[in-house]
Amino acid sequence: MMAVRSCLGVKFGVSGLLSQLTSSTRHHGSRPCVSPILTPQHRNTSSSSTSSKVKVDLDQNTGVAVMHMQSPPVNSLSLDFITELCISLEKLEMDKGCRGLIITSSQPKVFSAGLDILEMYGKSPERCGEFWKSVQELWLKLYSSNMVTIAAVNGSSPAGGCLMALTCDYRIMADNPAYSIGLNETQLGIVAPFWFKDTLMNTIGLRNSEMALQLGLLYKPQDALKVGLVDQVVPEDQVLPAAVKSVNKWLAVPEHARQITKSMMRKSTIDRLTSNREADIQNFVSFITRESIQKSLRGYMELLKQKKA
Ligand SMILES: CCCCC/C=C\CCCC/C=C/C(=O)SCCNC(=O)CCNC(=O)[C@H](O)C(C)(C)COP(=O)(O)OP(=O)(O)OC[C@H]1O[C@@H](n2cnc3c(N)ncnc32)[C@H](O)[C@@H]1OP(=O)(O)O
Repeated sequence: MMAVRSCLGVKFGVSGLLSQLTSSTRHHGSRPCVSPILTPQHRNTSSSSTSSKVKVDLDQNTGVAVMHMQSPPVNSLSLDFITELCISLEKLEMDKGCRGLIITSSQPKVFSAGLDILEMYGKSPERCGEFWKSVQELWLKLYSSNMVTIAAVNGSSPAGGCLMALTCDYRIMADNPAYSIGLNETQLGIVAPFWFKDTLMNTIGLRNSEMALQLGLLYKPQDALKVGLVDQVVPEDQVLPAAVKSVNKWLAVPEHARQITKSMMRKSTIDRLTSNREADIQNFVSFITRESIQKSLRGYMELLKQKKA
């Protein structure tokens, strides 16, 4: 958030902007430009950091980090997992050597199963509030990131998993009809809040969002591509290479110009949540703790178990 605020806070006229943009050929935003000429000490420099649920590989030559979500079995977004994701994102955002981020999954067949249903079922209002605050935090960090962000969607990505992908600048999905992506909340008897809806609408437009949200649609990769929910569909083993190719394309754009444009496009959506965070938490807590909603969630969890049996 700090980064976006400072970015939006930059006040300059056209000539100032031009000089900023010109200087971005030397300095990309507040981050130093990575020299294309590799000196011996720059060759093959990479670092890796692993917390229990998030592994980050940063290639210091290219300034691109790959964040692997590894919270078995299905990367469902629990409070602990979200906290680890937020800490990793914060570190990368502060790291001047990191300019691009690819988010992917280490779990087979699933990018992320969305919010952890167990965090919303049978929990105290206080705990639900804490959980929802962390969901807001993750969304804010991702949606306002100064980095180029690419979702390498290598498996199914319902609800909160789809939202995570939607926060990125570009989405590449594996061409496997067994996978699906979408905001399917209504199918669980719950409602995607306004900032989920806004993020979707910003991507696929009003009419498609109306249908997607009311029907709780989960799209197969080729259908997701048609509707604009993902930007590219590639063979499964090409998801990561395609993401690397894309991130380099985005990083070739002068960084100041790209970052300011991104902020400009997303600012009103971000402001809507930042100015309503507490009310949004209260809304969530009072909605999710209703007996009827708890009943829907219980039924849905039973369905998931039955599917396995
Ligand atoms: C009007 C004001 C409104 C205010 C706001 C109010 C409301 C709140 C809105 C909340 C927004 C919610 C967003 C969400 O993200 S809700 C979560 C939605 N997620 C799903 O629907 C996904 C459910 N899962 C699946 O469809 C599948 O698991 C799969 C991801 C496609 C993977 O399939 P598969 O590989 O076959 O794995 P299994 O189904 O066998 O699952 C393995 C175990 O994982 C458990 N699981 C799955 N998903 C979740 C989850 N999201 N949370 C917790 N646990 C999950 C599953 O039960 C299996 O457990 P088991 O091994 O113990 O049986």
